[in-house]
Parts: sequence; structure tokens; C-alpha cells
Amino acid sequence: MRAPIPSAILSSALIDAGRWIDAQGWCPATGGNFSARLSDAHALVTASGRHKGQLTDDDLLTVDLEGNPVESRLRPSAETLLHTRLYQLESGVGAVLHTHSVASTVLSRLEPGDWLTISGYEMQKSLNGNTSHEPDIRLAVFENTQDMQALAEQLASRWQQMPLNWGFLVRGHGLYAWGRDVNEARRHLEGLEFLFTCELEMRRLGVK
Ligand SMILES: CSC[C@@H](O)[C@@H](O)C(=O)COP(=O)(O)O
Ligand SMILES: [Zn+2]
Repeated sequence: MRAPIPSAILSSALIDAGRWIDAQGWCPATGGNFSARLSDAHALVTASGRHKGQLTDDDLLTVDLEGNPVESRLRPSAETLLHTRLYQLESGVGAVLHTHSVASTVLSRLEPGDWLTISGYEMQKSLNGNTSHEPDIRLAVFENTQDMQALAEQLASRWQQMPLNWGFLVRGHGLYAWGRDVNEARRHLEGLEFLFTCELEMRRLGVK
């Protein structure tokens, strides 16, 4: 069982992550949503429709792991169910950052299959568990839908076949990256975005 983490610490970490992500240009308009696990049963999540570079404490609320607000009148992110499903699937997931970068959006549309495979980059070592550039990194790619319940079920069924690591892509939509805490989620997000940019450049050059 996890010791609960004070909400104020996680709020500040998510607000800070939002400013950084916005500075990278990975959350244009009101795109993206973030969360952090408070305990075994609750998470802090961004309210729907907020600009992620301008978050304050008033833009975050507590939800249970079914995505229901707890003691808040704010409307949680439209994609809360994906966050809470990740917390349900893996107790080691402590934070989830969802972004809408150009690279993740375009690459996910260029990749026709259910998986994006990446290999040969030193930056693969930014992803937990990787000690070499050589092994393939495989990221799940899901079709986009506005039905978050359905997408959460697809995520769970893919996870049952094989647990996913680091993140997944939603086609034409963006990236979900996670980690044991906000710092690790940020590292995975940054590493994956770098790898996507490289892959996109390779494909633009006709190498792949
Ligand atoms: C700019 S619209 C993007 C939304 O449809 C959605 O994909 C998104 O990431 C943000 O939704 P939100 O409800 O603000 O968390
Ligand atoms: Zn989104």
C-alpha cells in the first residue's frame, strides 16, 4: 500500500510540468491533460478545458479511480478515464502526462499498425529499464475515439496481453506518457518526444 502524497506537493509538480510542456509547444490551445496519484484510491487530475501552461491550484481536482470527482464541483478532464485506468492497471504508475505535440500527432498517423517500433537511438536509455540503444522500443498505437470508456477498455485488454511501458500513442491525437512520479513521467515524455522527432525526420528523409 502506498503512503498518500500531499495534494499540494503534487499540484505544484503538475503546474510546473504544465509550464514546461507548454514552453516546448507540446500542449497547444487547451490540449493535453495531466494527473498524479494521491493514494491507492485517488488521483489529482486537471480540470477540463484549461490551458495547460497557465494552470493554478484551482485547475486541479481529486478523482477516485473510476474518474468521479471527490469533493469538487470542477469537471475533470474529458480523458480522465485513461488516467485512472492506468492507475488501476499498474500500482507503480504515479503520474500521467498527456500531450498533443506535432511529432506524436503526425507520427501516429504515419504508422498504420497497432505498434510503433523504434530502435538504434541512444536516447532510448531515457526510458526506464533500457541500458542500450539496440533493443526495439515498442509503443502501442490506438485509434482515436471520443468514447473514453471504449478506449480505456482497449487499453486494459492490450495491457492484459502484455503490460505497456512508458507511454502509448493515440492516432492523430497525441501521447500518453507515465512514470513512477511526475519527474519520471517528464523524463519519459521528453525522451519519447525526442525519439518521435528523430523518427519523423528519418521518414522525411526517406530513410524509413
Ligand atoms: C483542444 S481539444 C483537446 C481535447 O479534445 C482533448 O484531447 C484534450 O487533450 C484536452 O481535454 P481536457 O478535457 O481539457 O483534458
Ligand atoms: Zn487529448
